[in-house]
Amino acid sequence: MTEITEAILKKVITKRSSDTHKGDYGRILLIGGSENYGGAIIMSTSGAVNSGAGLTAVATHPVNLTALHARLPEAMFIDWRDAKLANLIKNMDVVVCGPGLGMSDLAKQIMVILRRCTSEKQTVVLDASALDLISEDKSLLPTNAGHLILTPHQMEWQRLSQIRIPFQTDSANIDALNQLIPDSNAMLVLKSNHTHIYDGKGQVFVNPLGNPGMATGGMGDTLAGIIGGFVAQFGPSVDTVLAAVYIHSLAGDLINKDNYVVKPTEVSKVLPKLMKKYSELS
Ligand SMILES: NC(=O)C1=CN([C@@H]2O[C@H](COP(=O)(O)OP(=O)(O)OC[C@H]3O[C@@H](n4cnc5c(N)ncnc54)[C@H](O)[C@@H]3O)[C@@H](O)[C@H]2O)[C@@H](O)CC1
Ligand SMILES: Nc1ncnc2c1ncn2[C@@H]1O[C@H](COP(=O)(O)OP(=O)(O)O)[C@@H](O)[C@H]1O
Ligand SMILES: [Mg+2]
Repeated sequence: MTEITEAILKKVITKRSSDTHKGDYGRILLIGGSENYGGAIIMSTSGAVNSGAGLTAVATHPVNLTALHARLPEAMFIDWRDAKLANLIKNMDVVVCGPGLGMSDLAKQIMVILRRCTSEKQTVVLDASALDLISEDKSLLPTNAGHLILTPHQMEWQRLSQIRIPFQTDSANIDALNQLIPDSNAMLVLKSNHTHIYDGKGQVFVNPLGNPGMATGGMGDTLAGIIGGFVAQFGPSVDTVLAAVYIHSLAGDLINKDNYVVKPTEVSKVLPKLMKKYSELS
């Protein structure tokens, strides 16, 4: 097992060259946010925008539109019932699906559309309700995506893998990931107080950072958005995912130095400054 270090940020976060535009930093779509969980998709979108995705769109319940635009006018919006969702998915580099998605029939239908519309060139990040829906019906896995990144917490992984939390050892998790998604480019980010990342090829990485102040609803939604934002601009490598996990916890630790509680929205806020610092060290 390899511990992630600060060096990953210097490696992954590069300086932007002058001759670039938003099209060079990836198109990302975030799908989630039911009537009750609008905050989840807003926090996830904040992670994506603040970590530098070039173009960000959100498919959510329309009740979330005003709040979304009040917080993040950078994000485009589509009603998740809109028939244009299928084409939008096809035009994305990265899709993050699940934060606040819920377990409704509509949520299932959206997962079916996602599966049908994703292709080899795309990365799909699956979090929260998307993982719970897949636990109930494995055929919802969007296996056509070139890269799949699963970001369960331990309870979601228990539902998905059938491995109870105390038995979630690295070797059991590697086997379960291979069984769930054989012969594919799937990575597993298994979130806990020391998140483990499995690259799908047998390597395991551990995140040494993070703190209990981060045990606040929305922290994982934010991470899913950051992973999406990083993949959109730096590409779908294992290093990119490691850097996203590391910077999320580094931000949390910085805030925790003088705050008992670490708010997910504050984590997103400090990202642009942190990324600037590491881009200059690259
Ligand atoms: N503001 C919002 O709208 C929020 C919406 N959320 C959404 O709510 C839905 C349900 O997600 P939840 O995660 O709350 O529900 P779950 O029922 O999947 O998991 C929560 C429970 O799992 C247990 N657990 C065990 N180990 C854990 C670990 N390492 N990390 C976290 N939990 C662990 C805890 O008892 C915890 O209460 C998702 O769609 C999610 O995106 C949450 O993300 C919270 C914030
Ligand atoms: N005690 C802790 N120490 C370190 N990191 C933590 C701790 N508690 C939570 N986190 C981090 O916060 C995030 C929580 O994710 P998740 O449970 O999916 O949150 P939510 O669904 O509410 O957004 C994970 O990245 C996890 O590693
Ligand atoms: Mg979560």
